[in-house]
Amino acid sequence: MAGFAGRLARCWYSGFLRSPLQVPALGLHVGGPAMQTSQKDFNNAVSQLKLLKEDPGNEVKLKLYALYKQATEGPCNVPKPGMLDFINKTKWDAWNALGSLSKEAARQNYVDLVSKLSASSESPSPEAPAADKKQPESDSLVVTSGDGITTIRLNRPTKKNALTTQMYHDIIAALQAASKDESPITVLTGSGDYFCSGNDLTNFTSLPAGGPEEMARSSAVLLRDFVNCFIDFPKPLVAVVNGPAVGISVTILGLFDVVYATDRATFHTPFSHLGQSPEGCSSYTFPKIMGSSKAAEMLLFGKKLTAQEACAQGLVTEVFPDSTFQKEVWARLKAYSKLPPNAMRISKQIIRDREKEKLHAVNAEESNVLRERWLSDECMNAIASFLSRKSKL
Ligand SMILES: CCCCCCCCCCC/C=C/C(=O)SCCNC(=O)CCNC(=O)[C@H](O)C(C)(C)COP(=O)(O)OP(=O)(O)OC[C@H]1O[C@@H](n2cnc3c(N)ncnc32)[C@H](O)[C@@H]1OP(=O)(O)O
Repeated sequence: MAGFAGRLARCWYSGFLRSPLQVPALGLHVGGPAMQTSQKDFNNAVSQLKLLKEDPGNEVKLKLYALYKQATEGPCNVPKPGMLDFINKTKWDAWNALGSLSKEAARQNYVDLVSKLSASSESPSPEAPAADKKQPESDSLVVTSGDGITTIRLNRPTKKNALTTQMYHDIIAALQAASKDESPITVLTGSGDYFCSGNDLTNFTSLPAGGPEEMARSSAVLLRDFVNCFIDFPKPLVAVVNGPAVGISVTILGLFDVVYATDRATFHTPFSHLGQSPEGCSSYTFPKIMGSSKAAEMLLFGKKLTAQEACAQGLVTEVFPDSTFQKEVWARLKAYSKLPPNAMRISKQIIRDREKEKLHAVNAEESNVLRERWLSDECMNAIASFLSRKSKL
């Protein structure tokens, strides 16, 4: 495994870096009663930490890491990791920030912090859902039917509707069910201010037993299955793009029959920035829809299109003012859903069927290429950068 890939893999294994980190201001003891902590108290705290019921989050884990190092080894005494070694650099920064804090004071701070964490993990907080009330992952996708329309709604607004692994599976199941249900029309839309921010980049932080290669292999299979469902969907499929769209939520639009967008929407495929390559059949559909040079600007250089630009390029069917978007779009779709369903299905078949074989071949090829890309240093560095520095594209 290449150098950086190895480091990222170790970070996956440790589960250390699963969300953006910031080194917090540490409220530290520097003397007085702090000196009373014994080595035994410290060892007990180390064991107690392993019994915590809840993950304390990366900021706290980083604080604990720094205090542990200071308590056991004293002030930071190792060379600063290289700029691209994001994870070890963040850890080094946290340790180094403790300066000349004594080993005893670091021990005391460590013990205090662990005891605070243990206390709070035992007393239920009113905001935290009890274990048996834990929201299932599937709440990130809401499927409803009514007025002749089945609506598949991405429902993770706090994460800009980024697609978790579970959501890919749930969307596949929802499309399979919708292809057989009573509704003549199926819609994909998002909750909140985003349509979708694309693949959830933390999907790549849970490494399976087979390591990065196995992760890349299973991701490629999931991607191919996911896109196949859009290629094969037999009824009118409409995207109601309620806000900005990124990555795979843009590329699959080429497989929809109609795309309505609010004028707030943008369309962004930052694949090169992420060391990745196009998917969703966009390497084939985008040049067909908008011509090869406009497609290249989006897919190679990550040019972000406004809704109006995407409409001018043919990726979007129509743009609506944000203030009337929902009202106008749903009224129109309700009217369309009253059209004879078999006629709409058959018309879709005639329009799409002769392309299907080609689209399946493109999908398989794109998924294979991405499988390799996900193992590249370019891709791993980009993902680590997003996770560690909350980089914005
Ligand atoms: C082993 C099985 C694995 C299965 C995987 C299947 C593989 C299929 C993969 C197919 C290939 C797909 C490719 C893509 O889609 S590439 C595009 C990926 N997306 C991005 O690069 C977008 C990253 N996000 C951003 O740049 C910004 O968040 C964004 C511009 C979208 C919004 O910025 P803003 O400042 O308005 O908001 P925040 O950044 O504060 O975001 C709010 C919180 O949401 C989190 N977030 C947003 N997008 C993502 C994302 N894509 N992945 C993970 N997390 C995301 C963000 O971190 C914030 O979280 P916190 O509040 O906790 O900080």
